[in-house]
Amino acid sequence: MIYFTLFVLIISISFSLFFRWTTFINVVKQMMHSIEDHVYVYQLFKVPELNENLQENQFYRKVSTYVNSLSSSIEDSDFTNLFSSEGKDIILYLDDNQIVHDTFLGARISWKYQVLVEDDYQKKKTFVLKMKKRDKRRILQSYLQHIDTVSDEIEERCRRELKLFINTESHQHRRWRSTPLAHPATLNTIVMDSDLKIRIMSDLESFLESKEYYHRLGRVWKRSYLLYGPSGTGKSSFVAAMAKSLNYDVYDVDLSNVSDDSDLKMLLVQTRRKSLIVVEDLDRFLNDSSSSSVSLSGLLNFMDGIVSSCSGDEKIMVFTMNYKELIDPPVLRPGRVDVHIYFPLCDFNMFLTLADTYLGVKDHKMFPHVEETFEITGATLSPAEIAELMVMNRSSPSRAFKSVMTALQINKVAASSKLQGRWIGDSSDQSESSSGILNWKDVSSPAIKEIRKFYGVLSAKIGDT
Ligand SMILES: Nc1ncnc2c1ncn2[C@@H]1O[C@H](COP(=O)(O)OP(=O)(O)OP(=O)(O)O)[C@@H](O)[C@H]1O
Ligand SMILES: [Mg+2]
Repeated sequence: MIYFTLFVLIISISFSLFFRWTTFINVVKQMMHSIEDHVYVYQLFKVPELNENLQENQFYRKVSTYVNSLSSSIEDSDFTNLFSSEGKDIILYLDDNQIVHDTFLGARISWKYQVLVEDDYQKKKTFVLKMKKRDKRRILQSYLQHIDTVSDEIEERCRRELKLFINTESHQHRRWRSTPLAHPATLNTIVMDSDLKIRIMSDLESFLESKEYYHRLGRVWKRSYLLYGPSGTGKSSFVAAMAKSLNYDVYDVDLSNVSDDSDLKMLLVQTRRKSLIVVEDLDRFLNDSSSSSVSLSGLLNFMDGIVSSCSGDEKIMVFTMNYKELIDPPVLRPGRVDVHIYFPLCDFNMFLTLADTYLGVKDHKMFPHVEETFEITGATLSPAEIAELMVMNRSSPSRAFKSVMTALQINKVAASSKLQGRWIGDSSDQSESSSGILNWKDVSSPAIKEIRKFYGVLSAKIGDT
């Protein structure tokens, strides 16, 4: 063996006349390693991505994070994937069948990434750890602990970029696909009662600190929130704002993409810690069960979070709907849904906050008129509708406020004339909106004439002030 090693070294040295010094060193290293491979007895450990129940192997994720952080070793592999996202550095990812080396407490370790494509075209991904048998007893436990710690630190750093997970077609093993959570809403940009905002966030915080308490009571460590209210009142925006405030990912469950009750359970099991599990427009499913293949009892079990309880991690669920009046009360009973939060249409106070946020106007001579209009008409516009009028008229706050008052009046007249239609901020109907005025479902109606008359009077009144 020694003669063989010497022979190889001599050959290598002569080749070094033709290679650059660094290349020469690498070649020698590789040779030494392959010689070592023949001399020592190795032990292999497989870390598959999914277990036999097709659940995500949490340790695989940690290994993947850890191995892909060994960038200098990845650079040395024959094939490397290079990725970047907007404004970010280029990241290296190990390719199929490539090996990276690591050292720990003086022991040399290698990782191989393997991807097998099965008959049904599903990819079976595995990391294979290789270490000398004689090192195993000395370092294995502490090396695995090291991977756990390092990957946690990396994930914590990466958590700054939150993810939105969406469930894919049910025939795929890996059901969740992620994309960066790009929703711009934050708790500061959501216009709602500030006390309510604070109460919700402190409820969440106290829940997250209560692991022991739930455990003692024998309850699943879970808290569910129902956000309900008319369309465009900020429910979906609030979900994004909650996630950002907690630094949690969002799992958005699309019930129409779930094949049956066990598929729904599987989706829940495959969610990770520190995430919000969200079902939007729950009322649509409850009012029209044909919109999904999930049964009502499957959905109730999902809401109760029983399957997730085996992980012992916290679960925060958020459901949104427009109207809860027609929902069967047991579906929303305490324990199943813990906190009900109503998102109302926009009143004068919310209007003031929107004017500040969207137009930068804190005070305006028209505000008393707007307030008076709100008093007469009540709140009939959603924050989304008012926000849209402000965006359309952002170059002229006066025009924006007039548009809001006119829209409120239209809805008031429509209600008193028992008309079907109401003013809606539908940007697809550009009939009048391009001039920053209004959209109206029934433009030929007598109510509109009445509004125009009112609008003329109002303009004159404002002009006088
Ligand atoms: N309370 C609010 N504060 C600030 N902006 C709001 C608010 N409500 C709505 N908006 C604006 O309207 C848009 C639509 O809001 P969002 O999608 O959150 O409403 P929603 O209640 O989820 O409606 P839907 O019931 O139709 O799903 C948001 O992007 C945001 O710009
Ligand atoms: Mg929504």
